[in-house]
Amino acid sequence: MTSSLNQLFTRLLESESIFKNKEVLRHSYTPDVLVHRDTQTEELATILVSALRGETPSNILIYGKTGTGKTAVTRYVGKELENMSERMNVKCSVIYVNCEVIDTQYRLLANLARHFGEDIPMTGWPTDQVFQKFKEALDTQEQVLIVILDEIDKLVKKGDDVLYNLSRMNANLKRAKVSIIGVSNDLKFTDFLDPRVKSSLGEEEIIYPPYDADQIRDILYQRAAIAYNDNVLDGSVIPLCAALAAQEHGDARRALDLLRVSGEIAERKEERKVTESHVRIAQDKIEVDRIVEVVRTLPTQSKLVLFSIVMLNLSVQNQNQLGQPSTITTGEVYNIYRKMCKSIDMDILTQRRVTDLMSELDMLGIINAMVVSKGRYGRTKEISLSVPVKNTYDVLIEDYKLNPLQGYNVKVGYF
Ligand SMILES: Nc1ncnc2c1ncn2[C@@H]1O[C@H](COP(=O)(O)OP(=O)(O)OP(=O)(O)O)[C@@H](O)[C@H]1O
Repeated sequence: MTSSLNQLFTRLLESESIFKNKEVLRHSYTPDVLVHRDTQTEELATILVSALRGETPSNILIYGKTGTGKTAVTRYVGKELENMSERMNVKCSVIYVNCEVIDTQYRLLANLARHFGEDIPMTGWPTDQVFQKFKEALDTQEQVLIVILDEIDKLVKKGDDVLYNLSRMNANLKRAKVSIIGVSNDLKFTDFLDPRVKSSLGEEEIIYPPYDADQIRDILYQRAAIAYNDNVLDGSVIPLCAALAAQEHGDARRALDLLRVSGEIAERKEERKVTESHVRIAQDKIEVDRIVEVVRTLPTQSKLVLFSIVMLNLSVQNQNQLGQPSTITTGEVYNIYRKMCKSIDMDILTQRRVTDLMSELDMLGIINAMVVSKGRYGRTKEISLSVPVKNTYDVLIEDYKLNPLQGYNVKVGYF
């Protein structure tokens, strides 16, 4: 066994990789050249240049759909600003914080304070005290601090006190100056902010438009040249990845994922060239992975509603095969849902609430609910699954609360 495994490793290692440097296709990589983002780069640089004069740059909010280059541009400009400030001997630091990871006021302030050498415990201090420490440490010398809060909406969900304090901080600083760049793909997140925080944070606003297929193609060509060995990509691969990603609101991240996963699939099949068919397989795989992740993180009640739809779907498939065409309605979903709740001892929600949960599943793209008229019987919704039934079933049944429902018979309502 061991020797055959050794042979396999040796063979895999010896077969020439199609990748030159796969890491540059990962999300964490920031390219040195950002194509088709000159306007946004210059706009940001024009606002931040004040820092090099020792003045406070305006606070900025940057919006745009996912994968439109917000993070890449902001980090790139931040890095160049720091480099320039070093050359000019002006004290300026840029701190990047991903608020999906650092998602509480305490952790954010502790993170900032630590950057200036303060030793703050992971938890335990009053938040005010952490803020005070950060303020003191920052104000020991003349300097400009720019804090990039990426995915700032995640932080706001837990209250906006910290943003309020940060955005007013300059009034209490003697030597240092602070400015904030908030980055978000949620255009509406400021609706939940205190109006004072909202106006202070949004002194400047920059909107990132989605990329079109040609622009994504350029991004991919540039990245592929460093990621792949020469001549391993079939001519149609990049245009196809770009076209598919452009359909998804011009998401460059999705395009890069497609390019990487296509290569991984080709490599796994021990093929020397990446072709259109690998891209198609990659597209399905990424979609299934996305759905699996969304389904896995649903609340239990939503999972149960979805499970009812999955089971009805399987039953309908059988009926259709027997030549008895059938559809799924909200009423049927609720019936099965109730029976399932009883059999696993879960609270039964009202039909209204279950209908709301179905609307949420519809919004997530997991199901499709279409209103149909039933003549004098009024209107109902016909439900269909927008995701592969087998994968969805497998993820749902992994949940220990739903696991006892394995083998449930929809038709008769018991096992
Ligand atoms: N103009 C560009 N040139 C080269 N690479 C780019 C460009 N725009 C985006 N990318 C790449 O696409 C990926 C996604 O970009 P980025 O993370 O900046 O998007 P985003 O708008 O911040 O998305 P999200 O809102 O989901 O965080 C990154 O790998 C980034 O390097």
